[in-house]
Amino acid sequence: MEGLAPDALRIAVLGAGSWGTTFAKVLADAGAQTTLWARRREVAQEITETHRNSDYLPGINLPPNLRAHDRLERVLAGAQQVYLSVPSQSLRSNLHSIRDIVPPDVPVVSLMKGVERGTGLRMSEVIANELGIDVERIAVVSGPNLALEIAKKQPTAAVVASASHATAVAVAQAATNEYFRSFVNTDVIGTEFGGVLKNLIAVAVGIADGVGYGENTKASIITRGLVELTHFAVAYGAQAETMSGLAGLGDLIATCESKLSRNNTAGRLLGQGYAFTEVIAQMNQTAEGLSSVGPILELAEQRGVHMPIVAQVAQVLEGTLDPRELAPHLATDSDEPQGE
Ligand SMILES: NC(=O)C1=CN([C@@H]2O[C@H](COP(=O)(O)OP(=O)(O)OC[C@H]3O[C@@H](n4cnc5c(N)ncnc54)[C@H](O)[C@@H]3O)[C@@H](O)[C@H]2O)C=CC1
Ligand SMILES: O=C(CO)COP(=O)(O)O
Repeated sequence: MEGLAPDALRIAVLGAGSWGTTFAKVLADAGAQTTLWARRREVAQEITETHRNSDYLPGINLPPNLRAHDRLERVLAGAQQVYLSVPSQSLRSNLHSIRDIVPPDVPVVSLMKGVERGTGLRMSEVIANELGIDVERIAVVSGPNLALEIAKKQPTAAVVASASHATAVAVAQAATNEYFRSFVNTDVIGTEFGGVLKNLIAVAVGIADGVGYGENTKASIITRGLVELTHFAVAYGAQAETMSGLAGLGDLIATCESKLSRNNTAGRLLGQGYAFTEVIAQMNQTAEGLSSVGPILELAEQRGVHMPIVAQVAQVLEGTLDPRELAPHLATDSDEPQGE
């Protein structure tokens, strides 16, 4: 491609929704020759020919070194890094399709923030499982990363985690440019669970917002939510510090405060009185929290972690709790005062 360094990294990104496209833009703006896989041919054509993805990133111009294709073989051929950004519940079936064509030895990176229903596995675990690759080749990216803001080049930070520091560094180098800065750590569990759990707290905050409660209520949910997500993640082997970093508190703030967040929006609709099925019908993008709530509560129960806010989100989704009742019970189901 014109204007690119001859040794430019060749990168494949699978999933041309709002985050896959935005992350592909980050990588391309950092200098990589980036190819996106879009399921629909017309989306791939629009990206390559007009440098737009109008369904997901209206008004955003994509760089010329970002192209798209609807054939996985074409996208993956010669890739030196592979990024995955499909809805979490579809990851396993997508991995089946690429199992034999992912180039050997290259890093495989999850951009997703969900857990698999049925197994409760994190996305990096599903990748290791399905591709049968060494965990040292796998990385995950998380942080306060609302796609549309990044697509507009607003300054943003993220964290790349891998069991291998060298893999995390290689991915972070590829994903750093003048508006996007990637930090590294080796706490894959904490980094992934931070991204999953903040979605559930964002649904809770959205519910409070939809009901009409103000900033005290939302700040109470965010703060107690951080306690909940930290207890959960630590019980599964995460480092507590990760939860006060970009992938924990950072993402919690961004997602709970932004009207761009799909999880927050879904919560707001529930708080306004829409039933779960009506909310699903209104959402035209992925709100991962709605699928993660069940598996997260099962995992919490297995390790004896108490998650009152997440449990009440589940009850609102089931229609067994009036949204107005969520916040009054946010700390505990006992009348006894408890330590903060
Ligand atoms: N949008 C955002 O701001 C951010 C999203 N994420 C995460 O990125 C992941 C992807 O989300 P988005 O791109 O935002 O969702 P999206 O709803 O914008 O796009 C989803 C994409 O996946 C495709 N898709 C749907 N079903 C599929 C299937 N069965 N197989 C293959 N492709 C399928 C859609 O056609 C679309 O291209 C999620 O896990 C989300 O939590 C993470 C950080 C930021
Ligand atoms: O993960 C995100 C921000 O970091 C995007 O949040 P939503 O999926 O709720 O839009």
